Amino acid sequence: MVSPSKGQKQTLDLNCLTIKELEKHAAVMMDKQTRDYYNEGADSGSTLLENIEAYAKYRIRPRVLRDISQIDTSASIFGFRNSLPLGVAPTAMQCLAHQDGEIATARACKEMRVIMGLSSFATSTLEAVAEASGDIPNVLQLYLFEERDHSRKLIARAKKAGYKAVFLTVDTPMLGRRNLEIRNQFKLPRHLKIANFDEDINSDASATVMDGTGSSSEPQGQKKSEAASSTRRQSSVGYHDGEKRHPPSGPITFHTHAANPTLSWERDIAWLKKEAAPMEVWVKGIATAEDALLAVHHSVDGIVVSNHGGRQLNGALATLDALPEVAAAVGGKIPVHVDGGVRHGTDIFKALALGADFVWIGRPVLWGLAYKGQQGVELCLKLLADEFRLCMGLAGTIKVEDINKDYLVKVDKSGFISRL
Ligand SMILES: Cc1cc2nc3c(=O)[nH]c(=O)nc-3n(C[C@H](O)[C@H](O)[C@H](O)COP(=O)(O)O)c2cc1C
Ligand SMILES: CC(C)CC(=O)C(=O)O
Repeated sequence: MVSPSKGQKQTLDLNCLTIKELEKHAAVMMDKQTRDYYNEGADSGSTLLENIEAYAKYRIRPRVLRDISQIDTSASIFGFRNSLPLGVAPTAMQCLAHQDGEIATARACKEMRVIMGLSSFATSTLEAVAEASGDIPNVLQLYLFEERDHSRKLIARAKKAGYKAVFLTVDTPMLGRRNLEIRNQFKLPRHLKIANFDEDINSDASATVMDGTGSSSEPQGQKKSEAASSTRRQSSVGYHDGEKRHPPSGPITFHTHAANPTLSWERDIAWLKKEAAPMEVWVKGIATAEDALLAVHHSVDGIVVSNHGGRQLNGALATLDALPEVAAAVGGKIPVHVDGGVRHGTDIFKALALGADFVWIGRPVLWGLAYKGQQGVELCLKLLADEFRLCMGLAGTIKVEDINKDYLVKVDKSGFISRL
């Protein structure tokens, strides 16, 4: 049995010893709309699956007789000693999973000494999350809106609340096509709010219903005229329907505002760096060496190799497969993080061995939240922390910085094994 890491109070839950089991427990706790929204990928979901399966292509070469009695799983981020090289990725609308939503996640992260990313489309305010996080440094994920004023206000609030960085999501110039979300006519229940935009511009955010053809059906209780104007707004920028788009106007909903097809390296990164200083500016959603070099060229502070958990471009490369070329291109000039498909402590080890400085997890935290709120998120983090610690020890490493490609081999489809 793995002994709990220092300072971590969580005890084992005998009904839930793996992230796979956590996923199963969570599935029965969520309503269908939420489960589908959280769990699905874009289109056929092949990239979502490949993100996970990519980890099985690598095996660990363990070293022995190395006195591993003093394992240190911690990793430095924004000057903070995180308990392991892993953070909680920004995921939208966490109050769908549990009434305490992002606040429960923040409290769990504080308990487990793990950094948290907050989505622009959170259902809790960024100030309340910062307060619940205590001394843990946080990151605000940004969808940079075409209406700059909304973004400007959000950035100013994040600065004031002590956020250390903004992560600009760059893989969402258009929203990916999530068929279950469309079929379910996903909408935020009326008692929940996209919390970080003013009341007046947020007023009908909860009433958004998309049908995938670019039109929205009339939400229950919503007046006909409101529904009609909502339809007009969404038809141009929701799930892409081939129609000519118009810049969004009116209430901020994720269907109208998350996607911003106008984003570009030249104009927007410089603007954001100026606006966000002294917070760091990272880009989340890099998948190629070419874009990694552009990120360095435009002086961003860090990169997250990500395909949005397979929710944007289906058919894109698994993030673990994209990681080596990005890490090689960056050559240590700025930190390179990765997310997508991390479901076990050995996955963290493999990602680090392939050049990542740090990994982030999305869905496993949502499953923890759905299972038992704050306690469930702590459990999720505890499982991964214990597995990672055990992996380090059994592989013969005691320091995160020592994990490198010498610890891995790659196994191809025919079973041929190659050193990296
Ligand atoms: C339900 C859900 C909502 C998400 N919301 C956001 C978001 O608001 N902003 C963002 O940049 N990424 C978002 N992501 C992507 C995550 O930040 C992360 O890239 C992804 O979940 C990692 O893959 P994993 O779920 O396999 O760990 C979301 C992912 C999920 C599953
Ligand atoms: C607000 C949404 C666009 C959140 C998101 O990024 C997602 O659902 O993947």
